Amino acid sequence: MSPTSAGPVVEVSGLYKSYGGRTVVDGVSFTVEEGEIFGVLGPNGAGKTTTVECVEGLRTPDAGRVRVAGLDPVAEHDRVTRVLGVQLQQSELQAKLTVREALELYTSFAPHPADWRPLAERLGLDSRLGTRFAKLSGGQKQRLFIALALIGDPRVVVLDELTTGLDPRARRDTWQLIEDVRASGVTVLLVTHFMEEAQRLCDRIAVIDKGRIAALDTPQGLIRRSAGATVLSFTPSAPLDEDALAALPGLASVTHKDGRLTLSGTDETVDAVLTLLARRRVTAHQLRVTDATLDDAFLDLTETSTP
Ligand SMILES: Nc1ncnc2c1ncn2[C@@H]1O[C@H](COP(=O)(O)OP(=O)(O)OP(=O)(O)O)[C@@H](O)[C@H]1O
Repeated sequence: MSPTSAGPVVEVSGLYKSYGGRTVVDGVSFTVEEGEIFGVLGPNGAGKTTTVECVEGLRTPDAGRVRVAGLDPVAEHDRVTRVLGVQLQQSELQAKLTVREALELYTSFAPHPADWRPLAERLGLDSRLGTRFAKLSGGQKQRLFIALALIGDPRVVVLDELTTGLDPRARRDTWQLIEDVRASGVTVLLVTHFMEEAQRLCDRIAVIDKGRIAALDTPQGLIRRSAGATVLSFTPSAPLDEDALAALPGLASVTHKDGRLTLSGTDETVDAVLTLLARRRVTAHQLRVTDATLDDAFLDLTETSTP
């Protein structure tokens, strides 16, 4: 198969990987379409990095099939590195290397490098070319990692926990850069455990929990299918009985914490709760009605499989 053939850019099918007899990737399958930002989301130790390292050809699967642009990342590693850009880990760059030296060095490794100058300008690194890696801020380091991942002019780039450790502003700036990368035609495979990041950036998300795909959908689809679309929370002036709550139409979940009730469901659920409160003459203190977020869906999806 040619590396430019149509179809998904990344295919993972029935992937298994164990370390010392412990299965950490347990039958994972997904495909990433050209031009997507595809998220791999999951709690610590879920198997996210192992999965994308199999995509990068850095780990050999025990079983299953992985293809990047139709190529086998292990058997055809050299050809895969021409279409796949990989984000370096912090430890892989020498502290004394300047931004310019890093860009030139990685250009020399790439068979078909992009011109690093416009790339550096686009990523806001042009004023930092003489700065040593160790002297860059967290956000600048991440921008350099994105630049280095893009230097080989890849079709798909893998970004793993790119915004971990960044302050909220630098994180938002990095999100904008990721959107720009996609707008320039590069497919993005994004590993994250930040819900807000996944919800804001990803077209589709695979939620991985304990080595398995717990759900795969658009962010809105994940929210709809698990937590319900609306979340209602309040502190009732008197307890409400469980049977009355369980009978609410469209109810997806109920939690009690420190006297506060949080219910998720549909608009119909909200109407029914308000009617129930009026009928029981119960006052709802600090009543809040919000749209469900990916956070709610994530907890729901990953909690259900907790032993
Ligand atoms: N080389 C290795 N040898 C043994 N165990 C490993 C190795 N690499 C990863 N693991 C274990 O495999 C499990 C999955 O790790 P992985 O890094 O894929 O998870 P993750 O979802 O990326 O987690 P995190 O969000 O914490 O990075 C973890 O329990 C981890 O300790």
